[in-house]
Amino acid sequence: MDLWTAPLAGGPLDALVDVPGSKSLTNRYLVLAALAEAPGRLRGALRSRDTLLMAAALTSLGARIDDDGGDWVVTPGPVAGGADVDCGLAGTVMRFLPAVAALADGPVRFDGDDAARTRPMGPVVAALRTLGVRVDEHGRVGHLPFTVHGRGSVGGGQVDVDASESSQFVSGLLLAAARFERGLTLRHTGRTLPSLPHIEMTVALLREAGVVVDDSRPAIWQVSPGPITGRDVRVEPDLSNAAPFLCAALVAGGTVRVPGWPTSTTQPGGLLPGILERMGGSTRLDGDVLSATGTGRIHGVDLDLHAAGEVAPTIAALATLADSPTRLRGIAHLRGHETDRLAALAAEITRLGGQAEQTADGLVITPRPLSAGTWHTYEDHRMATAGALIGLRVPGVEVEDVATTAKTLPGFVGLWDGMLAGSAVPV
Ligand SMILES: O=C(O)C1=C[C@@H](OP(=O)(O)O)[C@@H](O)[C@H](O)C1
Ligand SMILES: C=C(OP(=O)(O)O)C(=O)O
Repeated sequence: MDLWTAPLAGGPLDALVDVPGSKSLTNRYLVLAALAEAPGRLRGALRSRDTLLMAAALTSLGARIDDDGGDWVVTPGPVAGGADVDCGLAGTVMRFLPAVAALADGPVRFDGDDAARTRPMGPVVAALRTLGVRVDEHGRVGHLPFTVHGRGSVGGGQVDVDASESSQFVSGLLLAAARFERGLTLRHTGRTLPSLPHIEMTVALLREAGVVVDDSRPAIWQVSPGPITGRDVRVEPDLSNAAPFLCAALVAGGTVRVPGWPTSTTQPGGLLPGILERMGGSTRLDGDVLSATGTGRIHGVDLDLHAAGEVAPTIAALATLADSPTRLRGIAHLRGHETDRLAALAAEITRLGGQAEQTADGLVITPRPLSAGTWHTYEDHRMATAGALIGLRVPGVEVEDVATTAKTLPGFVGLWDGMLAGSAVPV
């Protein structure tokens, strides 16, 4: 397996980092555009493994997606059966497309990477069956691979879903629900609900596309049947992918700026400025440029990250370099992400000489002097960027398979090197 020696920061940073488009927004816009009544255009769409898999899957399901000077132009078509959907390791593909496939005029088979076959899918399968859709499972119950037998239409109605393992179970059903004959009323029945901002993102994008959504009751979403408008949209930068760069300013000192930062957003990365301030950084928004400034001194925090689990690996890496312990809570669902992220973080931090223990719903990280070693990444893009962050301060951190960052950020190494090269340039 390839090892990449994470570069050390030579001194305080002074860099502007242009972060590509959001995975979550790109893949939602793609699904909605493919189900719309007229063509749509995505500007600033992310091109990464997860979004290319989504585009390929929607194409095989009958949409046409053309590149027009860097924009994606999506021409919807009738949802076609007979497709084989490769989900890779993308939660958005495996959780968003089964409800789309239910609208197809024939069977659609879903599978993905070996690691994808361990990610929870049971609530998606159960919900489709409740809605009268036949799903044949081919492996372990509640997991990929399976076949959705579309019959050209879905009646819709009411469904209960336990989304405590992933908000994507809710988002996936809501995204297709306006195309169900009676729409959908979805009630979440589990005790916890992770990543609420991602569900709010789904609701916001549906409404922007003209769909009526009632979310006035807690943990119940009602989508009325109706057309989805084909639109011309611009994708915000991926704020979760901005996280390691902004955190770099706290590790190395200096300032990192990210342009295109939205004034309001449903991305969970919108919570980052507040988190970085609690950990010893300062942030400011000048126009659309978010700056994070650090001194190299980082403080431990007690943080509930259930709304923004996506940034937990990055925050955990930062916490290893702090001046006091950190407790991360509310993130039991990270055990079903690209890998069991709680186990992976605890193992890799410990391997470098640090101290990290798993709790029932998170991690406790006690800073210790860290030393050189291999940082395993478990095919997880955010494990790779977490290793890079620690390597800014700890010499000899060898990040395994840094190419796994291509899941959401193919240019990661170039951007990271550019950030460090820009560190001497006065702005
Ligand atoms: O809907 C989305 O785009 C996402 C929802 C979240 O999933 P979970 O609720 O499974 O954490 C998040 O972690 C993932 O990266 C993207
Ligand atoms: C959990 C993540 O991805 P996915 O969309 O595959 O669930 C992530 O990007 O942190």
